[in-house]
Amino acid sequence: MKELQHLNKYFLKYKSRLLFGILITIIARIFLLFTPQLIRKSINVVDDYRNGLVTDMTIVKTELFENILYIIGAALVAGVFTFLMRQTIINVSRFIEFDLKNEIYQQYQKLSLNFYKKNRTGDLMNRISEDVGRVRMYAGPAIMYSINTFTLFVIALIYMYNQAPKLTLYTVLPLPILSIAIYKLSKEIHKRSTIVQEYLSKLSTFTQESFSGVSIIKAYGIESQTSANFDSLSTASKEKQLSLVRVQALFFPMMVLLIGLSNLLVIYVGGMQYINGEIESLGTIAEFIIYVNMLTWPVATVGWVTSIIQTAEASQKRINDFLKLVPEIKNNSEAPSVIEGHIAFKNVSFTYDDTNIEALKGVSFTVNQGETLAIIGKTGSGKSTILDLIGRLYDISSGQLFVDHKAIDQINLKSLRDSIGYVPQDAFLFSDTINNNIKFGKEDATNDEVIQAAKYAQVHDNIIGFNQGYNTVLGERGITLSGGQKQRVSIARAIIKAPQILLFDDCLSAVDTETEEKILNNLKKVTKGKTTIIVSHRVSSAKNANKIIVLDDGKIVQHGTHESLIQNPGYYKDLYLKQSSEKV
Ligand SMILES: Nc1ncnc2c1ncn2[C@@H]1O[C@H](COP(=O)(O)OP(=O)(O)OP(=O)(O)O)[C@@H](O)[C@H]1O
Repeated sequence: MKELQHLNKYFLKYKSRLLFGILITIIARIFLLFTPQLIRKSINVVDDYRNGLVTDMTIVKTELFENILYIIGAALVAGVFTFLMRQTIINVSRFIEFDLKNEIYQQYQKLSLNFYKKNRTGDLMNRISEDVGRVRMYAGPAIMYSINTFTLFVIALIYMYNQAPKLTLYTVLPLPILSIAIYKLSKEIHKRSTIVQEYLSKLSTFTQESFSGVSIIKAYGIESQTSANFDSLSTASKEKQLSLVRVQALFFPMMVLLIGLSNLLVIYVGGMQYINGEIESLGTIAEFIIYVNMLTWPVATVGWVTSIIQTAEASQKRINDFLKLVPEIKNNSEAPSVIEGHIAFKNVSFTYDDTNIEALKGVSFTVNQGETLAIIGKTGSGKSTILDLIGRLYDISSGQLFVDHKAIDQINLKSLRDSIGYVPQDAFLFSDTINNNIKFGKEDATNDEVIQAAKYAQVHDNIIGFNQGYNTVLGERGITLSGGQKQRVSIARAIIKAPQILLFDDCLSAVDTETEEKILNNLKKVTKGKTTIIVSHRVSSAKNANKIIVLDDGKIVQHGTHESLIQNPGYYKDLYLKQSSEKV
């Protein structure tokens, strides 16, 4: 129960609803327990008439009529209160589920990239959906059934004990067995349903991948192999389902068997006691039979609830493991600041802690506010890493990184990120309209601004060529853009934000050189006064920059301007000569 203590703050938040729910549960049970007593009284009055203790038929009829009315009344009141009980306690569990999901989501947002690399997406999704769902079972049904069982049991036992103490003992004797049996069964059901869930998610991952990779499957002609893999996976899944169903099928027969046993015991022991004169009336036996039936389900739930709590505890532990994580990238300054865009790397080194790859080794350079820096270098030389460090997606391992002459980790994180427009290497677009994808950079942008940004990114003509224009939906439900179109929409998204620092990570690689030229010319207009860093494999993207650095294996091996670099032998000149000859 230690892990579940995390929920206490939510129980406190909803304490009045919860207390109201508990009160209602108690009232509902009290009314429910009137019925057995009224039935006993009804049977007794009939018995008394038959034995000649009551001779007036009208007295019998009146009492029976009154009892029937009371039974209906009590059932109605109990029904209404049971409805309210669910409306309060189960609702509270839904509120807690909502709060917990939000809490986890907020935490996910705070955690750094490293966290996402260490944990699989499926696992993150599971904790926010499946695990929260299991915890909800504790916050709602488990609590409701526990109160229900406790109240019913205590009140019923008092009534029963007052009527017939010995019979009470025999009646409740089989109930713990029922409880233990249900507990064992619930655990087994849970174990098997977890396996079923695992197989279901394997199946859905498999189908999702084969749909996304359908072009590869068809191109390689491996449909039959894929079908065979699917077949074996779904057969295994079916077998797990069947094994779950087998155990589930035991649940109700077992309950019926144990209820039957208890009933037999009441009739036998009660009958003997009636014959011996230990019990005054037949009505008591009828009353006890109803109690047994009433108590069976609540007692069975003790076993069920125990297994729910154990499962919830395990799920909450998995959730707490993530909630307890401290984000690696911390905001060390509450005061927002205006970023001007001066960037200085001083002997910066950086090692990715998961792979231990030292991506940057003692890198130093400066970009003044409003300048453009181009970074050229072989693949894997550390170019993207530089951009990631400027956006503080990672913190440097050693050296110093200054923005506006201030250590980057001492700048308000939101201000820093607000001032950056980043176009990643793999353009990511949401399954939404093109308009909204561009607006993502500036939510309150007008349509004119969106169009202007798209024009600067040289993608406007493509967009208006689609039937729905800017309202064209992208992604799974919509159309697929070409690699170059995606890159340009992604550039428009950065441009519309008009940030002080623009980071372009090889984002023109999929456009032809003519379009590249046009975009670069447009960028000159939009990036006026802004600090711009362009990562590229092409000299054409770098040549107009104020400064160019050439990276090799995490180190700066050349730096200068286009003019100076083409004068000196080295990677840049070789690249320039190679790419110039390709153009010809
Ligand atoms: N997220 C990461 N986790 C671990 N190692 C990484 C990560 N990203 C990059 N690396 C490693 O760091 C080194 C530098 O990578 P980086 O992406 O900065 O190079 P790059 O110059 O941008 O390459 P490319 O031109 O192919 O995009 C590479 O060896 C790469 O394998």
